[in-house]
Amino acid sequence: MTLMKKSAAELQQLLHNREVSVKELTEDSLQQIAKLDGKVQAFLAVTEKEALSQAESLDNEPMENRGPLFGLPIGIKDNIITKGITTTCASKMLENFVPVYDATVTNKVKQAGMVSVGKLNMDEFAMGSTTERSAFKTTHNPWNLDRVPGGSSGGSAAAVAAGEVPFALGTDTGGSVRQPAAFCGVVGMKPTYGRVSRYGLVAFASSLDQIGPITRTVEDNALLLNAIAGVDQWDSSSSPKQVPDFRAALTGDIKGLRIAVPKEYLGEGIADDVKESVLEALKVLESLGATWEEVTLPHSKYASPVYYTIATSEASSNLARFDGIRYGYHPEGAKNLEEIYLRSRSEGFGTEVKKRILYGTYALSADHHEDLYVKAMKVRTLIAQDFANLFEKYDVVIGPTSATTAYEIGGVAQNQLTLYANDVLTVSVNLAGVPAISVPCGISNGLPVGLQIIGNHFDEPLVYKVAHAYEQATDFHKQSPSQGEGNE
Ligand SMILES: NC(=O)C[C@H](N)C(=O)O
Repeated sequence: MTLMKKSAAELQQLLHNREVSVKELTEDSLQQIAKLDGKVQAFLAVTEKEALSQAESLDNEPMENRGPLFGLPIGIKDNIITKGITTTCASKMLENFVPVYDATVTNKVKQAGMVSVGKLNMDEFAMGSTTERSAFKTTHNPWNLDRVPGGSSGGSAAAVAAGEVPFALGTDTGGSVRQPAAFCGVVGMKPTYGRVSRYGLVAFASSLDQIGPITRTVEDNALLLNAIAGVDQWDSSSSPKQVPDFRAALTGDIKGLRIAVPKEYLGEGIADDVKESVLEALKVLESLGATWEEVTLPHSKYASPVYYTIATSEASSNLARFDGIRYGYHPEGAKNLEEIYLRSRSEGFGTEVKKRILYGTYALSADHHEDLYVKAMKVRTLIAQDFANLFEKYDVVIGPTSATTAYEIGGVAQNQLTLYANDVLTVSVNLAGVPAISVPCGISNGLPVGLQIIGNHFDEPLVYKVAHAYEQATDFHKQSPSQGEGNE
C-alpha cells in the first residue's frame, strides 16, 4: 500500500513515530512513479538521485526542527525553475535549459524540508487546457486514461490524483491550476495576484500568472500555500501584506455565509451533470448554514476574448527573449542573425505558441493597439468591478470550475476555439486578480466534477474555510481513480 494518498498530518505522524523515514517516503513516491507513470505520463523528469540524497540528509534533522511539510514529496510544474534540473516549459525551445538558480517557490518548498521528485508535464509555455500542447507527451487522466487531465498544469493534477506525489505546484494564468484539479478530482488553489512570488516562474502573461498548490485535501493545500506565500524582494508585484496562517482559518463553521451564484455560471454551455453537482453542493452548503442567491456578472461574456487579447499581448512580449541566442534552441548551421531568429522561433515553438505570439503582436501593433489591447484593458476593469460589486454584499462567489468533465484525448482539443470558450468560468478570476479554489463536488460517468469557490482579494482564509467545511461534509475527496493503478 502506498503512502502517497495519506495527508500531510498522517505522514508527519508516521515520521514523528519513526515508523517511516524521509528516505522511505521518497522511495515510495519514486516507486509509485515507476509503477504508474508509464500510463499517466505526468512527469517530464524524475530526479531520483537528487531526491534520495536530499532525503538522506533530511533524515538527520532533529524532530524539533521539522515543520508540517517536512520530508514530504512534491512535484513541480516544468515552468518553475529548478537549479541544476532541466526546466523545459514542455517546449523544444527550452529542451536543454538547466537553470543556474531556483525560483523563490522552489527555494521555499526546499526550506520547508519538502523533497522534489521531479518536473511535471504541461501545455507548452502554459498555453492550453489539456496538456496535448506539450511538445513531449500528453498526460492521461488517472480516472480514465482515454481522457485529458486538463491543463495547463495537467501533469501536476494527474500526479497527485494518481498517488504519485501528495503535493504539486502548478501555475494559473487563466484556470491552469483549477481546471486540471477539477478534471482530476483534486484540490487546486489560485491565490490572489501578488500572494505568491513569480520570481523564477517562466513568464507567460505577467499580469495574470500565479503559482498555486495542488493537493488531495483542502488542509494540505492550505499548508502548501503557507509555505510558498509572502513578499519577495525579487518580485515587485508580490504583496507586502501579512500572510495569515491558512490552516488556522479552517476551523469554525460557515453559518450566515452569503454566497453569490452568477447565473452566467449555470447557464447555456454548462453540461447538465456539472450543473446538477453544483446545485447539490449548494444544498450541502445551505445545510451548513449558508444562504445563496442568483446574481449576475454582466461582463462575463467578454471574459474569454478579453483574456485572450491581454494574455497573448503579454506573451508576445515575454516570449521575445527566446531568440536562439541568449536562451534555448539554437538552429544548426544558421548563417546569419536573421536566420537564427527565424529558424529558432519557427523550429523551437509549437503551433499554439506561435499562434498566440502572432495574435498578441497584432493586438499590440500601432494600427490595432487602441481597438484591441487598450479596449481589452478597459473591459478588464469592468470585469474586476463586477466582482467588487458582488463582494460588497456577498462573502464568496460559487459556480462550476469547468463547463464539462474531462474531454477525450484527441477530441475537443482539435477545436481550439471551443477550448478558449470553455475557459469562461476561470479566466475572469485572473483578470480580476482574486483568489479561487476548485474542490471535488461530484463524479459523473466515472469522471470528477469541480466546484469553484471565489473570494475577495487576499481572502484566501475564507475561501479555504468554505472549501474545508464543504469537504468535511462530503466524501468526494476520499474517492480515488482506479485507472492508472493497474489492478491495485
Ligand atoms: N494558462 C492557463 O491558465 C490556461 C488557459 N486555458 C490558456 O490556455 O491560457
